[in-house]
Amino acid sequence: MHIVHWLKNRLKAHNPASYFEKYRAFKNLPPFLVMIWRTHPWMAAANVGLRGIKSVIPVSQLYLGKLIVDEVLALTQSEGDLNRLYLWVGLELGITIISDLLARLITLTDSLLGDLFANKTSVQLMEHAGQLDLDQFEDSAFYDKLERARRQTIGRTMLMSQVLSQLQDIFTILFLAAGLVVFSPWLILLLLIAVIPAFLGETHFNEKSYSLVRSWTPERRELDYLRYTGASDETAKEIKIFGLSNFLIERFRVLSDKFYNANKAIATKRAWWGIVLAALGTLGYYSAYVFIIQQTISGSLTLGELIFLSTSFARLRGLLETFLSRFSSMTEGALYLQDFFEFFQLQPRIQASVQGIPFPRSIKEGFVFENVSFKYDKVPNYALRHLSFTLKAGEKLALVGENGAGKTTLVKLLARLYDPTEGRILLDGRDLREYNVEDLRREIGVIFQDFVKFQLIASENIAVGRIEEKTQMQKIQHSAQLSLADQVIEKLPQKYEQMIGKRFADGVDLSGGQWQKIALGRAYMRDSQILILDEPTAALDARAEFEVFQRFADLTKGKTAVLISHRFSTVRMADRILVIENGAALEIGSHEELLAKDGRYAELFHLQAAGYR
Ligand SMILES: Nc1ncnc2c1ncn2[C@@H]1O[C@H](COP(=O)(O)OP(=O)(O)OP(=O)(O)O)[C@@H](O)[C@H]1O
Repeated sequence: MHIVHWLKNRLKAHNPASYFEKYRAFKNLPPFLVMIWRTHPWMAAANVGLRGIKSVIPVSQLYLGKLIVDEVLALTQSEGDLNRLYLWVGLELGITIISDLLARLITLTDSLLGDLFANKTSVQLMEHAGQLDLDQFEDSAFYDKLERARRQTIGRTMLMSQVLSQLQDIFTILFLAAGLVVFSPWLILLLLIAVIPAFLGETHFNEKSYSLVRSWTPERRELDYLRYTGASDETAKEIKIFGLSNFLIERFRVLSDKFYNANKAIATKRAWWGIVLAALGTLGYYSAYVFIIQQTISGSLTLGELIFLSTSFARLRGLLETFLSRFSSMTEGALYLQDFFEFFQLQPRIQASVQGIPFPRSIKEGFVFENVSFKYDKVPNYALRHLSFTLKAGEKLALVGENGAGKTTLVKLLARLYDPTEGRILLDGRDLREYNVEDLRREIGVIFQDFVKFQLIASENIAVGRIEEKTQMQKIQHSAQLSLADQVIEKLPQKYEQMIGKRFADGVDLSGGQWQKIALGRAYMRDSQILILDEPTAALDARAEFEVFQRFADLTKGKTAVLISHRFSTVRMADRILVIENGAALEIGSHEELLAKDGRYAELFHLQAAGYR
């Protein structure tokens, strides 16, 4: 029952693309063509040129066929010229060889251009995604758009070939049609009657399946998620222990069946209509054929012309059908382009502009939070409320508070991953928003509680703290020593060259604490003016924690540091402690001052201390 209810909710939000939207999508084709051109102008020009030549070939071949038949017929009646016949045959042979050559060259330039284009657009997508704000990634509508834009890399390459083939076919059709018109203009009309119904059918069903696929983006994302969660190295442990396999499979089965059924209905209808409309086309072809035969019998057409016309007609019909159905699938491709271009139109609000003032090379006064409030998008409650405090230059400040109090949020504001909803943060007397954000981020090092376990080799995993220095092995090793990561790395079969994580061949996974030592190494590597450590020792054993603390003074020497921890042994290392409760500042002061005050800090401290007694 639950699953049915859950599915109903999912189906509610579907919003099929309207016809209007569909044809409007064609406006994306010109910029798309420009993008292809820019990928590699020479290759694009060669491709178009080759296709242009190839488009004349069918009509030439057919016409030569007519000349050959008529010449043979004349020869049987002792009127023809044998030399001329062999000239025609030789010409046809030559054209056929050239045609094969052109086809190969077109396929080659198509695939090379396609690969270049796919690579270039993937890079552009990644570059643009890298500029966007954190909250944009947290928005599910945005995520769907990104997902669609990303998935369509192959689709875009296909669309490229389609557009180019379409141009080529237009010329082939025009040449063939010109041949038909010369001999029998009425055939053109018959041809259109035979082909247009099939085109309308194609367009209609293409639109339907696109709407379906598009409106199912969130579900397909969920299907991917279920497929991944059901069978991955990261989840296998808990899936087994909790016996979740069947639960996930059932969820997947119900959702995928629903999609299959919706798709099946369209596919079946499409097949039936396809049969009927194709029969109509065949009927049109045979009417034309009978007409041509009659004309030949009555003597208005030669046998060569009969063959020329009937083959031209059949070729034209085939070409037109491909042209029209390609046209409707291009419409679909153009709609996907819409997602692609829309994604590029998204602009970050926190601009990484060069206009901002440079970050102070050495911070003079420090940070001042002035009545700062912050609310996450689509969440009713404020995560931070009227927060005011100072973080002096060179000071080590610890943040203490219960789960969900707002500690991590505060850090994200400091690093300008978000901007305050109300109030402002000053650095040396100026609003943080006035500084060049790239400059600011360069001077801040944050090691988050949920730091990323990159599937990279050990040295790179530490170097992510300052990736420009990924080849500075001495600095990497020094950082590893200070964070105790060197002890972990020394035990790895390939030491600093060892691939970490299970995803790739020969990868070795680490324990939680071992990973944390690697992450801490990044903080040493970062070597920035401001250092923020969110639960830096949570996963460390007692000895490692003790050793890390001994080095802590070293790590934060001359730096402004923020330390988030639930362990009071860690918190004590700070100069001052800020206690946050429900997003507001409750107390601030040194360990001794706060104990003397006997407020919340003292209460929490004694609570934890009691646990150790
Ligand atoms: N990306 C987000 N979108 C919406 N709400 C969020 C997001 N991140 C955090 N929150 C909410 O903001 C509040 C503060 O969260 P925050 O992560 O800052 O707490 P914290 O003090 O670091 O907690 P913890 O000690 O558990 O790490 C919480 O109520 C949380 O649910």
